[in-house]
Formats: sequence, C-alpha cells, structure tokens
Amino acid sequence: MTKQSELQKVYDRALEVAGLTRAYGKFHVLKNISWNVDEGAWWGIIGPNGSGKSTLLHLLSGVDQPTSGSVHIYGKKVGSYSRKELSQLVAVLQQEGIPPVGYTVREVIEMGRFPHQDWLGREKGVDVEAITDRVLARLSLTSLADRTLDRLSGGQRQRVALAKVMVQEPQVLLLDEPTTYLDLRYQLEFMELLAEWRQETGVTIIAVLHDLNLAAQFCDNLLVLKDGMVEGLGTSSDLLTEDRIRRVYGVEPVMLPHPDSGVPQLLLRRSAASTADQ
Ligand SMILES: Nc1ncnc2c1ncn2[C@@H]1O[C@H](COP(=O)(O)OP(=O)(O)OP(=O)(O)O)[C@@H](O)[C@H]1O
Repeated sequence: MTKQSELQKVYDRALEVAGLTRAYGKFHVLKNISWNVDEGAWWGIIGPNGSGKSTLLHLLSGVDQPTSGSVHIYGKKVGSYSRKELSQLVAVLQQEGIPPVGYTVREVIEMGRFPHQDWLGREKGVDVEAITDRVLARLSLTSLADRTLDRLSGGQRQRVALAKVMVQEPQVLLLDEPTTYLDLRYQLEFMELLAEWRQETGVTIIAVLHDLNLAAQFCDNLLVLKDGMVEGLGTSSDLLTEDRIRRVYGVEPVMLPHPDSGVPQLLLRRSAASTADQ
C-alpha cells in the first residue's frame, strides 16, 4: 500500500471469518462459514443464484450483522470499528457502480476521499486534486472529468466507480458482480485494471463473480458457495472440475485448459433433448 497502517504491520491476515451464520427467521441463508483471507490475496466468491454470495459480502463489509459467528478485519471485529475507520479500511463496489446522478465525474471521484477527511472536508498533507488527476488519467477519464454521470454509459460509470475506490485507497476491496453490465472488452479491461492496481498497492480483493472463466483467470483462490455452505476453498484448478460444476450449478459442463495459462475454462453443453431437436 502507499500508506502502510500499523494494523497491517501486526496482521498479515486481512480477514478472518469464523462460524458465520445468517438466518432470516427459520431460513438459514449462510451456514457456518469459516474462511481466512491473507493480505494482498484476490479471492473470488462463486456459486449459483441465491447461494448467499451477496449476504456474505454484506457481513464482511459490516452493513449486515451475523446471526452467529464473527468477521475480523485486521484482527478486530468488524462491528467494533467506527463507520469512519471501517470506510478508511474497506471499500465496496456494487454491480451497478454509481447511479447516474447529476454530479460530475471529478466530483464523484473526489468523494472517495471523504473517509479520510474531517467534518470540514480537510485532510492534512494530501492534495486531493492531484490524486484525482492521476486516477482520471490512469483510467482514461480525463476528457470526461467535467461531465455529469447521467451523461455517461454504464461502462464509463463503472470506471468512475473504480476511480472513486482507487482514490479512497482502501486496504480491502469488496466487489459484488462488478462486470455484470459490461461488454466483453470492458469486462476484461475492468479486471486488468484491478489486477494492476493490486500489483501496485497490495490491496486485498474479494469479488463475487458469476463469470467462472474470468474468475479462473484473475483470482488466486475461489470460495464456492452452495445453499449457504462452503462447497470448496482453493485454486480454480482444484475447484473448477466438471463434477463440481455439475453438482453446484446443475449444468453439463466441458472444462478445458486456457491455452495461455492452463487455468480451467468452461463451455456449456446443451441438454440432450435440445440438441436432439436439431
Ligand atoms: N432480507 C432478506 N430477507 C429474507 N431472505 C433474504 C433476504 N436477503 C436475502 N435473502 C435470501 O437469502 C438467499 C441468498 O441471497 P443472496 O442475495 O445472498 O444470494 P446470491 O448468491 O447473492 O444470489 P444472486 O447470485 O442471485 O445475486 C436468497 O434465498 C434470498 O432470497
């Protein structure tokens, strides 16, 4: 990180999740999740619709509280951080990034510094304009700096959301299906930008991803959720097997090694009935 915190020097575990359960009434959405995330790692959370991925992310970010079990971030229970402390440490990027509000790109990106500022919007020794200019240039947003968000495409808005998070300089970044609304080129570009940023800063990334091929190419490790339980923890090569995909997603896959890296990539077989029709 550009700014190494005292916490980081003591803990090389960014997150520790122990016996985490979340129930709504009698319905247990997450059941006894235990999982550790080393500092600087990039984890993907994968699993079918309704398996509990977003719920898990909400518990990690502290916006929701567990029914039992705990989440520690850098050795301290997530609920015991103040809001400000937590937002200095953890950033969250949602599926739709930022809604198309009437603020300009520059204004929105500068808001990324709020967690570090006092109530008058001041921050000692930090030139917010210069940081923002750097990030604007880095994400090819300079020419759009004075445009309001309601006049950007979805892909551009997602880049602004990433820029805001970069300016925030968190130590942990949580992403919930960040590439859902992006076309192929922007999906890849978004993931590459994250990869570069992690390389430079050592930020820990936890991303809910539906695209298993992207997950296999970018994440060091995967957590597979099924029916609110951990179905597997490990590398894509260990976890993305035909048998597991069939069991977890109920589809008939073909797994092939990526020709560049060898990581597993997925093709789907149509059901026997539909191919027989042709
Ligand atoms: N506030 C709530 N009250 C009751 N049930 C809820 C609530 N929030 C989520 N659930 C249920 O918890 C389960 C897990 O939801 P969650 O959104 O975490 O799944 P997900 O894996 O992120 O799904 P998706 O891939 O569709 O986004 C679902 O069955 C959902 O209906």
